[in-house]
Amino acid sequence: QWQGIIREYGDLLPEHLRTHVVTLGEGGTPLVPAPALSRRTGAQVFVKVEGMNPTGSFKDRGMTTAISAAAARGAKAVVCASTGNTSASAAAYATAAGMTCAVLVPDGKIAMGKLSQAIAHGARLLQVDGNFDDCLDIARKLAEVYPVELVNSVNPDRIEGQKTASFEIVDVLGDAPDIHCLPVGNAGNITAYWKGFREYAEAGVASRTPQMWGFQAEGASPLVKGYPVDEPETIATAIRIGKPASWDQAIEARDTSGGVIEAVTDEQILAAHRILSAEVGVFVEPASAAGVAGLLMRAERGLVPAGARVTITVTGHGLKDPQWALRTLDGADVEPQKVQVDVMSVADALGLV
Ligand SMILES: Cc1ncc(COP(=O)(O)O)c(/C=C/C(=O)C(=O)O)c1O
Repeated sequence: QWQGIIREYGDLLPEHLRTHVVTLGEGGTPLVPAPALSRRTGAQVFVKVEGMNPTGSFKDRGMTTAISAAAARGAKAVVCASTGNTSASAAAYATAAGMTCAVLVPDGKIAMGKLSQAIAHGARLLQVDGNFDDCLDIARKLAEVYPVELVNSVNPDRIEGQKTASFEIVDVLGDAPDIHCLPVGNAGNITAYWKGFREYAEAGVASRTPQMWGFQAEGASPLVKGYPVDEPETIATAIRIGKPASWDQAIEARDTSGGVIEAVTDEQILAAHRILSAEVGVFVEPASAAGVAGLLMRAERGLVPAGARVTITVTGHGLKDPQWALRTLDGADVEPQKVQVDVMSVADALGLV
């Protein structure tokens, strides 16, 4: 049975993470070949399905380590700011550790699936009258003054856990890919992936490191513009962040990997979201599709080398924000067809007769 990432990759993680292991079996997620994306791009494309973690997003990798470290320090309470997935994960792992959890979320901008997870796990959830960046400022100040541990990705223990996704990709592929694509919001994940790929190359497990291709939503793309965005706006609420906490590390990952950080529009994100579910078979929440949208955009510009091995992290399960599958691109609601309760009506409706 898969033992969770601290036990599976313990010798590559700091000692203090291994004394009180709190795990829900995170990690070991599928790396799915995506022929539909390979055909569209001319590359060999694989999708790392992080929605298959215990709470449905990649955040569980960093939360097992952050909460285990907090447990080792005897913490009784944790706090985080979140656009949703961090709060769902913090609430679940705090519960597993017997800790209380406070989460600060931007008012009205959290997907229903994530909200219900945080509430289900008994988190003290506060909707702050501001955006994610305001929530993070408050969470940091709270943890400085009161006996609560901050478990946002400014906490290095989070990065240590999240880097294990790179190890898994190399372990399955047999080497690092040429290119790795992923969405970028607060920029902890691109920082973590780059750290993992670099450590595996330094350890000689991988023969190379990939170019890191990060993608932000156009309305929330401070790393692309080069300055903070005060009023970030995107339907991909998970990455609706204007002041990434890991700004410098993300730029470092982009430049030392020879990669890029670019912007994709909400339309490109929703189109990629649909291609993933309709052609690959993977259902993700919109922000997760930003990496696919970016790869398709760069392929259209002839920037994807033929035959390149490309891995793409899709970061959160589609059930977190299911509304996007229930409306057409022009916003009309999808209505399930109604039929009479007899086999002929069904056969007719299915076009079988
Ligand atoms: C589905 C999904 N995809 C991509 C990102 C961006 O990762 P980072 O660049 O490491 O921030 C997030 C981030 C969410 C939060 O920041 C939070 O939950 O507070 C996410 O939930």
